[in-house]
Amino acid sequence: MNITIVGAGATGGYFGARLAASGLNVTFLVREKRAAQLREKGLVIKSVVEDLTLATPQIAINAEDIPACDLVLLGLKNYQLAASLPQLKVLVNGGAKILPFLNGVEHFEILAKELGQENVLGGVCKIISTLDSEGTIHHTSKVHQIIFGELEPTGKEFCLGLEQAMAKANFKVKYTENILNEIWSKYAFITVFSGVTSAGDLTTDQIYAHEATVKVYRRSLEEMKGLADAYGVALSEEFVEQNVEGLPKYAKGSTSSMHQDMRKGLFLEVESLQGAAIRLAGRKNMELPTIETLYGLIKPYEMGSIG
Ligand SMILES: NC(=O)C1=CN([C@@H]2O[C@H](COP(=O)(O)OP(=O)(O)OC[C@H]3O[C@@H](n4cnc5c(N)ncnc54)[C@H](OP(=O)(O)O)[C@@H]3O)[C@@H](O)[C@H]2O)C=CC1
Ligand SMILES: CC(C)(CO)C(=O)C(=O)O
Repeated sequence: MNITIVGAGATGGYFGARLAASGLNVTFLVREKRAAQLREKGLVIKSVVEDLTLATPQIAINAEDIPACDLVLLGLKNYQLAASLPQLKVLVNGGAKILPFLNGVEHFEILAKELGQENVLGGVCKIISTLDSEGTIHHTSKVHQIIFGELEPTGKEFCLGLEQAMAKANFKVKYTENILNEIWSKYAFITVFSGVTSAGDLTTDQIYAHEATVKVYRRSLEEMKGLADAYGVALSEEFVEQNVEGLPKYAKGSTSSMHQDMRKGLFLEVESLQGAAIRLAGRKNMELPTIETLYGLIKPYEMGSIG
């Protein structure tokens, strides 16, 4: 199987390197700055599971230079998606299916509209990884899993083939017939987790220490569960309580990647998480007052420091 990774960052770079190490033909479609790093240092992963360096990863700057590609793994931030669409179109026109790992749900609609519903698969990844300024990917918890499945019945056969093709890679692979449930479950959780930590400038232990703050966390989860319901996705009955009970299980000082990005003055995915929830709720004539408050408190930081 020929795979193109679009966005060789913390997620795309990580899973792409592991797939290449398992023997698959992987090309990293990157921009100039990342290409220079990869040429100079290779693709370097420091991982709590197993370090890995691809000394000479296959790279391309233009999609036209990639001869044959069955699958594209999309590892961009949501705010980088629009600019990548022309390259994705070239790859899809060449026969590729797109498997996105972005957090959120709106990108599936954008990709389906731009590239054709039949060319887009459903996916989420579970990992905690970051890309440092030198281009090294740091994988800091033992979790490393991709979950995928078809959004259209016609995609099932391709997904089953994909599961087999990825079986030798050093990360967990799960195919599911109910990918929408995985996508929404992750989306509902991350919208709340990133929302409360970022809006409140709080770590998980700081949230858990105050009943009033746990109440905000619980209400946000309830609102997101209601939103999923409105879109025909029944999250588990335990979704809210399990996530609340999960708060004290994080190591002291734990927080979301959005909150970490906010502290560093980086761009935030607030539009595709909290903003999207408000838009989706609007389409169903629903209101999400707690999520709306979190959104309003994070929005000023969207483009980095508010200086
Ligand atoms: N990291 C994590 O632990 C997790 C992240 N996610 C989600 O995964 C998604 C990706 O996040 P993450 O991997 O952390 O992000 P990163 O910022 O680490 O990686 C994104 C990469 O995409 C590259 N890129 C951007 N635009 C293009 C383009 N047009 N063509 C080629 N490359 C491009 C960037 O390179 P450059 O700008 O230098 O060109 C960068 O290397 C997000 O939606 C995130 O929420 C989900 C679960 C866990
Ligand atoms: C919850 C976590 C750390 C891992 O999936 C994450 O995705 C995030 O904070 O953005």
